[in-house]
Amino acid sequence: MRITAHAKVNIFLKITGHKEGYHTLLSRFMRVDDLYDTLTLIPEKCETFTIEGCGDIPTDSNTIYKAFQILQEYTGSKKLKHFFENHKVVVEKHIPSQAGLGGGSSDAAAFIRLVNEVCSLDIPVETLAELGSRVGADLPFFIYNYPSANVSGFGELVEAFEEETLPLELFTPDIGCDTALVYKTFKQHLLNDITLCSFTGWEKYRSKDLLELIADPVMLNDLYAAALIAYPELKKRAPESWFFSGSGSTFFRIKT
Ligand SMILES: C[C@@](CO)(OP(=O)(O)O)[C@H](O)COP(=O)(O)OP(=O)(O)OC[C@H]1O[C@@H](n2ccc(N)nc2=O)[C@H](O)[C@@H]1O
Ligand SMILES: Nc1ncnc2c1ncn2[C@@H]1O[C@H](COP(=O)(O)OP(=O)(O)O)[C@@H](O)[C@H]1O
Repeated sequence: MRITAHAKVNIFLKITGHKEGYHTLLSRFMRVDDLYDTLTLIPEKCETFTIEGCGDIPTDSNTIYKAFQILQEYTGSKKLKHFFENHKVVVEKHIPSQAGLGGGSSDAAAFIRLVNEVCSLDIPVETLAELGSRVGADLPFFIYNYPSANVSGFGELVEAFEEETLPLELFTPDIGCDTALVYKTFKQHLLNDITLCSFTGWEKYRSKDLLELIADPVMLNDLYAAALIAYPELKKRAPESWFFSGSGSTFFRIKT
């Protein structure tokens, strides 16, 4: 009873608007094949829902626990409660936190997919994605588990993009980027300047071609400029000609 929870990068990320307190976006998400956490369900009597391996993240704020609560509420069955009185969740963390790699979201999505199977919940993937989106905006991409996808809305519209994943080299400086702060900074300083026509058709390009064609990390990712305002020290750590993932702080490039 084990599952891998892969990291993602945002090949490009363009903000398309703002509503209901959230930003809407168009982004190409790509799974990172060689960076993942693992989640294992291990038989053991547990007085409360038990997660091991997530360092000092309190259970209540762990995305895995939030996913459990949402599944429990949705199914309304005692099956899940009983299962987790007799199993603990052990996480082997490899994806750095606050890094724009979606580690917390990927863990929660992998947990939902694994529990759906192990507990024979038979919940269709579209419903799992909807339930997942209540944990975080990035969850639906990880629930569908496509190698590459165009993602829009707040993150809930996920369309598979036919291409192979790219071999990626990552660099995560020791600066944690708070997603909410980066979005808030974007709204304050940059939202008024978005030009929707500047990225028309980007979603049709293969990721490799788009990275070559656009090449500029600031143009490719709208949140990069916001992250540079919120975390000015990022500028010194940015390697020349690398790209920026999500709300940061990870830089990436195609392995040569
Ligand atoms: C930026 C992206 C790009 O893939 O991820 P990261 O790079 O941080 O991993 C996502 O849009 C992040 O998704 P996720 O990390 O799940 O964000 P959430 O926990 O849902 O939201 C954290 C906070 O960010 C802001 N937020 C998030 C998503 C969104 N579309 N608009 C927003 O304004 C909201 O203030 C929200 O309270
Ligand atoms: N299972 C989890 N793994 C990682 N971070 C988690 C988890 N559950 C909750 N969090 C919290 O989520 C925050 C950022 O999540 P993470 O997915 O690592 O960042 P990002 O959104 O930049 O990819 C962290 O501050 C961390 O405390």
